[in-house]
Amino acid sequence: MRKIGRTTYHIAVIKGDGIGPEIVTEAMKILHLAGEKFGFLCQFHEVLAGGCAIEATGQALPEETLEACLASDSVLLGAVGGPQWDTLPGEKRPERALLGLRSGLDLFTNLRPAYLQPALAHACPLKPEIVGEGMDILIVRELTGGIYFGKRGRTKVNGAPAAFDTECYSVPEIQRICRVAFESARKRRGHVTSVDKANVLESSRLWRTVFHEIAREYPDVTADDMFIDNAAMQLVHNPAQFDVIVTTNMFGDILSDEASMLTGSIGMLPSASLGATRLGMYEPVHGSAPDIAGKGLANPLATIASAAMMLRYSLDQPAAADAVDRAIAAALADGWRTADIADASTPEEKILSTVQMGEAVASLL
Ligand SMILES: NC(=O)c1ccc[n+]([C@@H]2O[C@H](COP(=O)([O-])OP(=O)(O)OC[C@H]3O[C@@H](n4cnc5c(N)ncnc54)[C@H](O)[C@@H]3O)[C@@H](O)[C@H]2O)c1
Ligand SMILES: CC(C)[C@H](C(=O)O)[C@@H](O)C(=O)O
Ligand SMILES: [Mg+2]
Repeated sequence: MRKIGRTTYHIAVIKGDGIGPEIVTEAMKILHLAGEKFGFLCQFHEVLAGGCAIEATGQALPEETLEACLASDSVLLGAVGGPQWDTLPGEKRPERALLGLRSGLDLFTNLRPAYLQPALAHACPLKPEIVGEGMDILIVRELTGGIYFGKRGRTKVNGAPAAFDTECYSVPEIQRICRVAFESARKRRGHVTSVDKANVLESSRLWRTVFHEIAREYPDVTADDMFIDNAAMQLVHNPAQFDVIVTTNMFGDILSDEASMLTGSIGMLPSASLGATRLGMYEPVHGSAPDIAGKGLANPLATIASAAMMLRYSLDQPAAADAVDRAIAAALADGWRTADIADASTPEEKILSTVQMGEAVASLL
């Protein structure tokens, strides 16, 4: 699939629903521009998943979408879901397409870096003395196991309708995600906190045991554990105590939305979903934001930062990734804001639409 001369990357693009098309379009422009500057070509292949796929094909995750993703160097995704599809049964909901993509591509690792840009200190809801020197946490979320993928169903309990979901983790599943966390910590500040609910859940008891076994392979990294309820509190009480957090699928989902607000907005948090190969899927942590869709209000920075993660982890273009990250920081340092990260002191002319923020980053790349 590679061209002689200029390297060509094949990128499957799933714009999805709600604000998905708006934010992904900006990230595609940045990838294209990064290619021009750094001498590679991104060839985009648009495919459908989510609510728009249901409308077009009757299926949230058409087979050709999964095949196109598997045949690509990487996948860029906006977001899926929306109130139009809320009445569908669980297994038909657009969000299940995401789970199908994650498991179908075997992307068991989800990196969610929560980094407070210095220019956004005003947008962090914590007191300056709590944030101190800044906030830089990497959440390593297990992505293809746990309660999201356990047995679930409807049943009856004492004759009354009931429903259940099951959390199950195998030792190898825990081992591999813990290793990712320790390897990541080695490149950062050398500290991993495992977050679980081992005082109640059997799956968490196993998780904690395996985490500490893996920790012995990394004597140079500090390893500790914390219960999820305490971790949720500690994250807003003293975020500086965390470096890498490794946790289960559902706890990671919840903690990352919480962490996003410490970076100013959910519109700032990127993610990389990775497996054992170079193929990865890159998407913002937020959803399809139906309340602001089509209004040009969405912050595209989480998606653009996800594209930078793609350049780093799937396309092996670290210089281009650094350049995109620097352009994001520069746009913010210059005072450019989308509405979600503006405050009362932001001059009106500095409040940008989705497209304008994309252009601001592009102009600084
Ligand atoms: N990865 C995904 O595809 C993904 C992730 C989360 C939620 N969802 C789906 O998205 C739909 C809406 O979910 P929700 O409302 O709970 O969460 P959401 O993240 O879409 O929105 C929560 C709030 O954050 C705001 N917001 C989100 N992204 C923003 C951005 N880039 N810029 C500015 N503001 C932003 C929204 O306007 C809203 O007020 C649901 O169908 C949900 O299942 C999809
Ligand atoms: C939409 C939903 C399935 C998804 C998840 O829970 O993983 C989302 O919340 C996320 O954080 O990517
Ligand atoms: Mg989520």
